[in-house]
Amino acid sequence: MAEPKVCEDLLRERRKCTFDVTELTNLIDGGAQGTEERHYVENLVLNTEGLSTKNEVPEEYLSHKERYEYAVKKACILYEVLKEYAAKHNTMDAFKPTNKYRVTFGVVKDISPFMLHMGMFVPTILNQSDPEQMAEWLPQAMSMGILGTYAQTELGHGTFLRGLETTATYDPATEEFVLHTPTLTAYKWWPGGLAHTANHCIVVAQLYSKGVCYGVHPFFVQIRDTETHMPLPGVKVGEIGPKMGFQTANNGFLGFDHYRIPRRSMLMKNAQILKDGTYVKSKNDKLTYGTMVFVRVLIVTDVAYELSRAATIAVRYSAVRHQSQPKPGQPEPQILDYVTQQHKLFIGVATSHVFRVTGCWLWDSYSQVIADVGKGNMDQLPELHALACCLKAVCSRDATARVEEFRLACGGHGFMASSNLPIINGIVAATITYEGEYTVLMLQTARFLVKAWKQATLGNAMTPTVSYLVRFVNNDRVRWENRPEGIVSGFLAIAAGKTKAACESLQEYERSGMDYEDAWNSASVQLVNASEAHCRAILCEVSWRELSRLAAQSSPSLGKVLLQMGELYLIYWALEKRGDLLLYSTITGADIAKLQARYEVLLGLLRPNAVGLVDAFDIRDEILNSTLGAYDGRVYERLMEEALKSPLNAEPVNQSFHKYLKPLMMKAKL
Ligand SMILES: CCCCCCCC/C=C\CCCCCCCCCCC/C=C/C(=O)SCCNC(=O)CCNC(=O)[C@H](O)C(C)(C)COP(=O)(O)OP(=O)(O)OC[C@H]1O[C@@H](n2cnc3c(N)ncnc32)[C@H](O)[C@@H]1OP(=O)(O)O
Ligand SMILES: Cc1cc2nc3c(=O)[nH]c(=O)nc-3n(C[C@H](O)[C@H](O)[C@H](O)COP(=O)(O)OP(=O)(O)OC[C@H]3O[C@@H](n4cnc5c(N)ncnc54)[C@H](O)[C@@H]3O)c2cc1C
Repeated sequence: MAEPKVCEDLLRERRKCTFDVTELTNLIDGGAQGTEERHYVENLVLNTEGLSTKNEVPEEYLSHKERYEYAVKKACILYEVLKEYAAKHNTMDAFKPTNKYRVTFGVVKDISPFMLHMGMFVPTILNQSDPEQMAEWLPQAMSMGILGTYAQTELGHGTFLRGLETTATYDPATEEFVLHTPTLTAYKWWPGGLAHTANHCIVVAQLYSKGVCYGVHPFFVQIRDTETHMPLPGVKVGEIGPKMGFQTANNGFLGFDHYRIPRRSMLMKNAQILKDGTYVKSKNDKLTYGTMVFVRVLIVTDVAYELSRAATIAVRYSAVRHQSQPKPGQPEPQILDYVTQQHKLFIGVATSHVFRVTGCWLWDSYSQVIADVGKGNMDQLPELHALACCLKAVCSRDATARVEEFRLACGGHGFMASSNLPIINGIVAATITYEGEYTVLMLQTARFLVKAWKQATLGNAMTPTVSYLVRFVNNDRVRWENRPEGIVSGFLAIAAGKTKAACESLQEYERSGMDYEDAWNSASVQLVNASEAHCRAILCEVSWRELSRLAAQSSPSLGKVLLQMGELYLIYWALEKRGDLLLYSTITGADIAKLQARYEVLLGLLRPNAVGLVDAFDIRDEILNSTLGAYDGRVYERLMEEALKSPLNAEPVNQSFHKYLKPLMMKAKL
């Protein structure tokens, strides 16, 4: 059968595009070879028997239990296909932030029950086990001979890791640890795949030896029999129930009743317990938190990708949807022609690029610091932690706001499950909370900023990402320049100004008689604001530098568009933060009017390339899963086709009519 035709609106949009869409796709994939590899993986996966979702009942109509079973079945077939491919590649390459493995969304719309296995179980083994442990566990984990997850959060404590209650008490007589859940609040709660998928997990517990508590440490723990999958004696495990999203992630709870595991189950790359119970300290006890840093780094590119999916849906839909009649007698225009609609859409497209390039930069910094840590040099760990915390926090929160804006841009149809915006919304919204909650992570960065400000005022040497503070110690109003570099300087001045203000408040509270912790709490709104400003300055500085670099390497037509997106991001935020700029720079009302005018010019310049820009994200229909965003733009046909799949439409009259509605109506007639 011939492929349905692409709708006229999208054909016209594609003819307007001023740059080579494939060139941008290649740039996003890190080169033409990256695109080729991604296409290869996508074809491999989506052409595999049992993986295509084409003729299946949409997941949303399945019961909670069926949906989980469906996701497990698909995840298993998918793993077999990916294993063959990944076998040819270096393990860590599989974890690089590329779009190659996002093909999973073409198989299960929501989160895979294996996400935690690949996302945290394997990385923790890789980063925290000693060579002997790694040799034993890694091959089993990589081949799915064992199925794992990362069990850290408890019912009563998620953020405060030092407060975790699960205990691992060493018994030198048997050379075992005794894992125990002393209270209801000590139950592990949340880990993905824990409920009915995993048979092993990394358990983070308070280590006790010789009556001394040495704080939280990771343990490799078997929780189910590998043959029968029954929970092992002493293990209580189950599912936590339906959530706002993540329906197929299989989040679980877990408790132990004096459950014994061998001494060598403690991951011993950093700290160790010797046979007699002697504790050997890690070079840095924060290395235990390493997997979280790894995931926080990945989240930045992850939300960039989710934004690109939502953008593709909303922009294509906006090109197809016609509404209202601003000029009497004229046809209804595409909603994409309304400047307010462009304002909703284009910042989201630009933000996806900003987060992707910043996320790649962060990944490179992470790789460098972790290589140094491997050589025993921990100097850059605090800076990496501060950077990963604020970027994870701000990018996840901004991305969620942008996805919601994309949903609103699609009007009523954006509320349909078949648009896929609700599932994307759930996936992105969760990133604000998991792997460290927004405010909590912002306050971690604030700790670093407060110390950095002190160093700056003392005239001491500064680490790279905070070295800008020195420029503002004695002069907090920067001279305004109406160009991208000037906007970046303005954001650095805001960050320095807010850091200074937060530090001064902190000191003021202390001077008033408060102890440091209470003063910190009193100043914490300002401290979070300082972190946000610092992070925004980094996003502006790094993305403008990276997009300019990429533009210089691209064809002139693409280079121009990359710079337009970089500039749009800068101006959008300059306008959002105009009050701060008035405080911390010499910007005037006239400058702000010029920024507003330039912003409107940029919207106009990007308008002809809107569809080309989202086409360049190159997200196949099977991965997009959207009635509104498909490549051919057959929005209304798809909405109707999907509606007809509703089980309620399988019969003209539902039994509830006879059971309830008719008796109700009959009563009214009496
Ligand atoms: C063969 C087949 C192959 C197939 C191929 C498939 C390929 C697959 C492809 C890709 C797979 C990759 C996919 C990746 C996606 C992964 C998704 C994963 C989903 C995850 C789902 C969610 C998981 C979770 O949520 S896990 C739980 C996370 N929990 C948290 O984040 C808790 C948050 N709390 C904390 O982190 C901390 O407690 C804290 C930061 C709040 C600190 O609290 P505090 O009490 O202050 O801490 P303390 O211990 O006293 O420390 C104080 C000082 O320590 C410094 N510090 C803190 N943390 C760190 C750190 N991490 N690093 C360095 N330093 C740290 C802190 O700054 C203080 O320093 P100071 O000098 O004293 O100021
Ligand atoms: C979808 C999803 C998947 C998850 N997957 C996993 C997993 O696989 N493994 C796992 O171990 N965990 C997992 N988690 C748990 C997750 O890591 C925690 O929920 C997260 O770290 C937040 O901790 P919390 O729930 O204890 O929030 P809380 O810390 O209780 O936060 C509640 C509120 O208190 C505020 N607050 C807390 N402490 C402070 C403070 N010091 N200063 C100021 N404000 C504060 C927060 O800002 C927030 O507003 C998952 C969570 C979700 C939602």
